[in-house]
Amino acid sequence: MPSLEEELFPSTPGKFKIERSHNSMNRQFHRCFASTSTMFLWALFLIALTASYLSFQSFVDSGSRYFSASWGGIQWEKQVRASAQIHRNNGMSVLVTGAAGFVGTHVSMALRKRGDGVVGIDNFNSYYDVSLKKARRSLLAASHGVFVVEGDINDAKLLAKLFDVVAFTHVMHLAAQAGVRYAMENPHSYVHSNIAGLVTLLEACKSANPQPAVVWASSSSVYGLNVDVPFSESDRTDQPASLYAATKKAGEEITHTYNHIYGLSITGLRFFTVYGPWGRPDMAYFSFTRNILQGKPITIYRGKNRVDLARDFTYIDDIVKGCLGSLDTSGHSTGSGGKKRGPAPYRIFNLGNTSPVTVPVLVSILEKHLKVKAKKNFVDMPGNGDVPFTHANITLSRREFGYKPTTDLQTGLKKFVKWYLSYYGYNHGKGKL
Ligand SMILES: O=C(O)[C@H]1O[C@H](OP(=O)(O)OP(=O)(O)OC[C@H]2O[C@@H](n3ccc(=O)[nH]c3=O)[C@H](O)[C@@H]2O)[C@H](O)[C@@H](O)[C@H]1O
Repeated sequence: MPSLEEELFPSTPGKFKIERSHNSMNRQFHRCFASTSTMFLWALFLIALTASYLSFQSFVDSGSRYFSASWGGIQWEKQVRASAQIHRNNGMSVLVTGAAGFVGTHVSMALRKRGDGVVGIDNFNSYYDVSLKKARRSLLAASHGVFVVEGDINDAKLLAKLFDVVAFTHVMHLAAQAGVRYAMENPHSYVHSNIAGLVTLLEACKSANPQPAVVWASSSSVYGLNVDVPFSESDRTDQPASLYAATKKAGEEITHTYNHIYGLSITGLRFFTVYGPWGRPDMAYFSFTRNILQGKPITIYRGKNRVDLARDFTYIDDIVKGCLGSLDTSGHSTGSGGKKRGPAPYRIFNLGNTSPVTVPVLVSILEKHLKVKAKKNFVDMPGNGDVPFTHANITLSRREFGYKPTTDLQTGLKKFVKWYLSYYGYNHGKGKL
């Protein structure tokens, strides 16, 4: 007696014994019925196949809709073109990735102010308070007429469309997964943005005609565990202390290959702990401010033998000058149709402040500006990717485009605190972050 399972799902055709107990007429009928039912089954099979193909297509479509949800259409193209419009002689049209980010917003504003065309792209991810990113976008749109496309740099179709609509002369690539310590929590987000996203962007740049010159944000963290200070561009960068640093270092190698093979002009900027108004809430100066105002304790890491950690904190306006100087001196990409026609510039520069300050001193400056005492907890630096100190040698960037930082930490933090209080109000930012 066959089991129910065998009847329903015969394991071999031989087990399907429908004719066995019938006479020849029945057999004829059955043959006929069998062929009809076979056809019927085939038809069913084809319908099922078509249905699954259609549902697969709609799945694929909805996948690309995920990327393209908020772009496309005549109106959208008009906005992109208007935003890319150049308003000065010999100006540039710049695609700024990460335009709703801290540095991206400031660079976009500065470019726009001097008459360059700017189109932003940002995925508005939730690594930190999305409303802050949206406020930056509003600032760009309302006071500067800069349009920020909502989209991901991993979306090759979107990038191709943007290059189709505008012949960008430059790309300022600032979109990234930032943060040194968060890399232990969410390593793949670093690979997604800093590696995969970078490659997708470079593919679009290499295929664009004309090819843009690319300036992008590397990081001081590539110096990793180096001990000789100040850090110079020619120093070794093969001892990263965090995955964040490793992805930035990888970015430097990846961009080199695109320069070598396709003739893309590349400039990598190693930013040193950038701070200022409209900054990133995940960074120490920002979160310390919030906690101090809310009466919450702050944790101050200390290095080996209780040595204070130090950073070459660099004010945003100085970084913006460095970005614009890099764009202005980037030279041209030489490729077209995806082929290199000659050598193109490949450059790397430190953009730091050249005067490191310890974290406890940073806190004391904040206390002074906020007029509130911090509740400090000193703890040993956990092995979470931090490095004990950073210090930039800026000889190269000074020589190449006159980079000269002019804002010390006292002055820069005063401006930051003023902005913080005006943005979050005097309720100490409660509930806003
Ligand atoms: O130059 C860069 O390339 C990087 O700069 C920035 O990284 P960092 O220099 O690590 O800045 P940030 O987090 O503000 O910590 C500052 C100091 O405060 C200490 N720190 C931090 C947090 C805390 O709770 N306590 C503490 O003592 C901490 O140990 C450190 O000594 C960017 O975030 C990063 O995206 C990248 O751009």
